[in-house]
Amino acid sequence: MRSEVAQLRLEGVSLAATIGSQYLLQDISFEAFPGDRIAIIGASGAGKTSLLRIVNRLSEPTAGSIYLEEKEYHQIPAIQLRQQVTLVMQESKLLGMTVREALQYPLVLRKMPRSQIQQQIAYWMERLNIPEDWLEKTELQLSVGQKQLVAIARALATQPKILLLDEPTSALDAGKASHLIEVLIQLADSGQTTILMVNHQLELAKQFCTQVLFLQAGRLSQNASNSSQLDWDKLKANLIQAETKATQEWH
Ligand SMILES: Nc1ncnc2c1ncn2[C@@H]1O[C@H](COP(=O)(O)OP(=O)(O)OP(=O)(O)O)[C@@H](O)[C@H]1O
Repeated sequence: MRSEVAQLRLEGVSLAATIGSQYLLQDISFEAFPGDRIAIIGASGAGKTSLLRIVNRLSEPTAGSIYLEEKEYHQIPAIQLRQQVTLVMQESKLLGMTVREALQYPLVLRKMPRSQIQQQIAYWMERLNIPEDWLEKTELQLSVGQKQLVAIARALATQPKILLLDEPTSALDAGKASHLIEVLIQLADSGQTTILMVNHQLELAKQFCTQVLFLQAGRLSQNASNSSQLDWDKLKANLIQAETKATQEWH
């Protein structure tokens, strides 16, 4: 049965640009419950990454409020918040660490016992088919897609309440992308993690999500809280139209 308490709730959230008078996000409201899988879609520049950043508190809304399990974000110290709300950027860095060190680092910060750290890392490496011989590699020895997988494993091992993924499949081949989506679905279905994922590949978004947020020029043009009732052909047509419009505006 669905929990009564939203794990994440945004109420009228806006974000003004730091330079200029443009709004990156305007009047965004939605809620997510434990285990929800939310696809954020929209043309380039629509505000998808800005939305993830604001949920991770890397940017502060200029209006509106965000709640984690009904607690207003400002009542939660930023470090504590980011231990529960984890963002994996599109281009993740291992910050000069080996893969082993990078996977261990956030778990050591969380004071997880050593044996549990090893267990968590081994579990997620196996789930994501990460070979053991990557452990001593640095990011210079990994491809963009391999780094992306390590960054996702690092985030999953921390068992976040909210996992924010910015185009996690952009550098993966079709087989690996599909496998990752399956792993994410199983994780969310276990009921402990709510996942918000930006994805330009509509087929993967469709495979993944229970809910769709469609952003257009910083506004939520569609909030389909039940993606199974969504007309995906219409959504695809709307997305192509939005992409064409955004491209014309850039020229
Ligand atoms: N700090 C900032 N100040 C001013 N404008 C910004 C700032 N950050 C982003 N932008 C602009 O805000 C808009 C939204 O950017 P955002 O990165 O959120 O889009 P996006 O939907 O994730 O795009 P993409 O699919 O290309 O990654 C863009 O027009 C971008 O140029």
